[in-house]
Amino acid sequence: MTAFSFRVRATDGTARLGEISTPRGHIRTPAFMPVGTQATVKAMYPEQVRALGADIILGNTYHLMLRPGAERVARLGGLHAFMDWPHPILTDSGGFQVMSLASLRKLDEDGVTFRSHLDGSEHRLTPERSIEIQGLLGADIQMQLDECLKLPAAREDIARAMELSLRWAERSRRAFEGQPEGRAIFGIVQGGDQPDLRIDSAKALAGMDFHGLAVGGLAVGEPQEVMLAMIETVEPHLPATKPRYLMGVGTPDDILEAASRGIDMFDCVMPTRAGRHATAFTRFGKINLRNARHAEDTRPLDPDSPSEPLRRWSRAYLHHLVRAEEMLAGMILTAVNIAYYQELMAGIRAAIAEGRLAAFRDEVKAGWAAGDL
Ligand SMILES: CO[C@@H]1O[C@H](CNc2nc3cc4c(=O)[nH]c(N)nc4cc3[nH]2)[C@@H](O)[C@H]1O
Repeated sequence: MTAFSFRVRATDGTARLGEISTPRGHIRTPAFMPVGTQATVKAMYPEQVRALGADIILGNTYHLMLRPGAERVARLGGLHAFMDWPHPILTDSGGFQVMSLASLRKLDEDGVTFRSHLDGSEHRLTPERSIEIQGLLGADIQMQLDECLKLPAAREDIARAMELSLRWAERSRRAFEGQPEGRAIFGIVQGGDQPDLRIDSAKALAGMDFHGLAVGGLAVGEPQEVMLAMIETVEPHLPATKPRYLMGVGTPDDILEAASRGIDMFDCVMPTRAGRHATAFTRFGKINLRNARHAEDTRPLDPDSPSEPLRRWSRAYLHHLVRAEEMLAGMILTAVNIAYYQELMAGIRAAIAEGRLAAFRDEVKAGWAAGDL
């Protein structure tokens, strides 16, 4: 059975070109992980997600424990069989979603009690239960349970949440013991926008036996420059031999900037959510297909794209589907956006391999700035 491993193939400044090996396949890094919260990357067939370049997708403990239930997914053969995605899956631990979706939350040293946003039923998550759920789902990469605060927040609250998350890191790591060979667990660096607390968290986690480390507590409302400053602060304290995962990030610009600063893995609802709201991400920047200017534009979104969804249909047709509120609008634009994000990741990986990431970044930003032709 293949163990979990990560190797850096090339570097360009602090940026890394790498590869994660898991029993279910390899992950080329820097990687973008489409979000498949409820056992589906919304509006896409799994084989389409794969064909457009994704090596790994996300699932979510919070959503799947509420519906259909972790034990039920296990009885049905686990998440991979359930959704027919045989490649790697990373699951988030649920803490972030409890804080952003659930109601009536009671957080204590042992865990968090909350009411389901679906039916108000009461549930409890502890580090041990979160890891048990992720194991029942069969996730290849599992996340510790943590407490993620929105920003801005008071320093003493940030410090308290960061220290609780470190104690939960230890408990999550212990609970992970005994899961099948080849699965991985990542710790999550917290500390808000406080450089010293970020460094304390990173150093403590680096000393625990995690397979990778995530930078959490970002993409929670802070300006991009604060996010980038926190990445620069923690990067020197993250083990160079382990993958770094920036949770919830982000826009194409966020990803370019964060990959340049040493991040290896990304996830964000942006491409899928925007696709359902008439927005296409392209080399020319964002295009709102609801805009009447597209009504008779026979050009495809990008005739030079390596991905079929950007070449195949006219803007006029996409505009019509959007205006007619046809399901196919969201399906095509979701595929367009996943394709564009994967094209961007492939470009970043190639640029790092050639030692020209700074030039690539300038070229891509110039394309967005030039805007739609
Ligand atoms: C920018 O898009 C909005 O913001 C969210 C993405 N931002 C984000 N930051 C995160 C931080 C954490 C964390 O610290 N810990 C754990 N366990 N999971 C996390 C998940 C995160 N997702 C999307 O939901 C979307 O609403």
